[in-house]
Amino acid sequence: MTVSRALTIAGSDSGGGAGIQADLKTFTVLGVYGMSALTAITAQNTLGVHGIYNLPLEAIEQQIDAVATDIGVDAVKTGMLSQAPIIERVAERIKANNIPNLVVDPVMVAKGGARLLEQDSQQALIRHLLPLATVITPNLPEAEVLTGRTITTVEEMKEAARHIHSFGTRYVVVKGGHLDGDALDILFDGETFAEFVAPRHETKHTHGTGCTFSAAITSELAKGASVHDAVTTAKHFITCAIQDTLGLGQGHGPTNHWAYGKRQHQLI
Ligand SMILES: Nc1ncnc2c1ncn2[C@@H]1O[C@H](COP(=O)(O)OP(=O)(O)OP(=O)(O)O)[C@@H](O)[C@H]1O
Ligand SMILES: Cc1ncc(CO)c(N)n1
Repeated sequence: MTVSRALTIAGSDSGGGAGIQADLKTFTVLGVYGMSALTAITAQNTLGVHGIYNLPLEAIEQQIDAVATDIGVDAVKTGMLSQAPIIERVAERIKANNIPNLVVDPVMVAKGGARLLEQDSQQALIRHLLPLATVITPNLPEAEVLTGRTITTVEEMKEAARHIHSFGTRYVVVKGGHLDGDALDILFDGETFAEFVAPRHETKHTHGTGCTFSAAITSELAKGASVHDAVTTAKHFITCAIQDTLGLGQGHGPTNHWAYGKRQHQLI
């Protein structure tokens, strides 16, 4: 049996809804073998981030090298990379190990407002990681930071996608989860736009939606899907995960990573 292998380079969310935990759950449900390189440990729950402990650069590097040189990686995603030196080291190890299919989720701020990327590190992301990326998946506030422009309409999402594409990534997905109305995401390949729409579900349980969405794209790329098909599946996956809420915690609860698998079984 050959299995597809995906690696997440991201922070740990003790609450299990975002970060490494969300990524590994998503990989598993989508039938991909999941591996992890931790960049930071966060003490976190549905109410907020209570502590952030970055790991030493050597520890991050060793984890990436260990899995890449033995097990192999078909696709990789990055999540929380909180400081410029971490971004630089991660980019260097992805390049040195020739890891294909890089999905960059440019995590900057947690749902409760805590900063997960230090303010002066955005340039490092643009300079070192984006030229290696197959896809970047900013939400609206992240796209605003990357472009320096306010985004309030679908037309402005498209302009932002064009701008971010010029940093060297092959595809850009601008997520419209933070706009009103339907949950509309834009995919730009440098020439044409595609739109992915789902009905907005009224819920406060959206912790880790971005991590889960980008992990689903990574899973599908690991299996050999095109970027367009990977985003189609990821949109379906996150829509199911948001709709079929678990209702956990007192704040922004996690999404339901089983929901997509459950729905597939019901269709069989
Ligand atoms: N209430 C909702 N109903 C349906 N889809 C949603 C809703 N909120 C977000 N989405 C979808 O979820 C995906 C993730 O988008 P979102 O903008 O929430 O990411 P994010 O802000 O990076 O998440 P996080 O920072 O919590 O990880 C997108 O496909 C978006 O359209
Ligand atoms: C560890 C971690 N990564 C990413 C996010 C963004 O949702 C979060 N809240 N925590």
